[in-house]
Amino acid sequence: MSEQQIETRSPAHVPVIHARGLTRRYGDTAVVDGIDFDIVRGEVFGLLGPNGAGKTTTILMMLGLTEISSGEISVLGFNPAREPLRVKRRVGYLPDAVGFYDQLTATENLAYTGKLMGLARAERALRIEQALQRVGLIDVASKRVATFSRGMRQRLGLAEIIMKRAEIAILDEPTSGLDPQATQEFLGLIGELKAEGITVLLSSHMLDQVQRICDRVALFKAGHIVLMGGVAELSVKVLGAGFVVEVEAEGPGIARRLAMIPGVTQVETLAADRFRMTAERDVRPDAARAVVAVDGALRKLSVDEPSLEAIYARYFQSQPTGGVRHAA
Ligand SMILES: Nc1ncnc2c1ncn2[C@@H]1O[C@H](COP(=O)(O)OP(=O)(O)OP(=O)(O)O)[C@@H](O)[C@H]1O
Repeated sequence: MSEQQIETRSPAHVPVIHARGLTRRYGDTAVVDGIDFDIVRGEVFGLLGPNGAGKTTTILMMLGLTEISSGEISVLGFNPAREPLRVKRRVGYLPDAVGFYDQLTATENLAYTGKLMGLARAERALRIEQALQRVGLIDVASKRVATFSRGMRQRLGLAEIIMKRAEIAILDEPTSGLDPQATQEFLGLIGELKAEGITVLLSSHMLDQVQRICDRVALFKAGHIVLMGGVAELSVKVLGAGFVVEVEAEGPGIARRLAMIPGVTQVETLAADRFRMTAERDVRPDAARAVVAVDGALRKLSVDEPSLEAIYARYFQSQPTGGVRHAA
């Protein structure tokens, strides 16, 4: 493959990370045991699971930072074990404990990385300023990192990823130890990366946050991926219901109309003018249109969104041993 081909960005549907039978053993113990997954460009993908389930080991294999015992993984078309530098150039990594030089300022730390990347002085200065601006650290650019809070260090880590113009950002527990405001700001920044088409992979124990920002999640348990998919799909699989939409409306044949909406799996008639729909997505706009289509009067429309907390809790209550259940 020529360098020009390598530089070509893959289209949205092509996996940017592809793993098959990925395994890491320490001695006789497989801490990651034959996992398969594909992550596509622009996706925010969450790795969930109890402590020791294999999330960090999986991340380290993607980065070529730990050996693969068997199976395969490719990142942007490269094998991280054989070509770690090519992967490193295109992938930004924010580990659990970010390693910056405390005695250097924010700008000096980024300049150090920029030099390692081979960026010319002017380009380096421009990218550093833009990145610090983006993460809200421009006013403390000349302060030593020793004075930074954890939230500021995490934002500096993200600035480094932005400065690199990374195509993939891998974030290990990025919001752990952050206060609620710092967490909100950080999640907002992740949303901005997604909006720019950057693929984000993050591990976290904060299920509500993961639910808000991730397109899909993989639930790890003892080295296996036991569930994988979008929250609504997993909710249908594990809880037997996804979004529950309640409609209060009068009009002829509303229940039949509601049942015809794509993604609706069940419509219960609770009263002559009250209906409860179970659906794979939030179908409120379609429900409103269905009522209007029969010249009906819509009085109330509410939704109960599926919760990752409930899925997680139910899964670990009901599945002491796990085979893989793909919702995707
Ligand atoms: N260098 C090592 N030698 C032996 N065992 C290891 C090594 N590194 C990790 N492990 C084991 O691999 C298993 C998976 O660890 P890993 O850090 O991937 O889990 P995790 O899902 O990221 O957990 P956490 O949520 O606590 O970060 C654990 O049982 C851990 O003790």
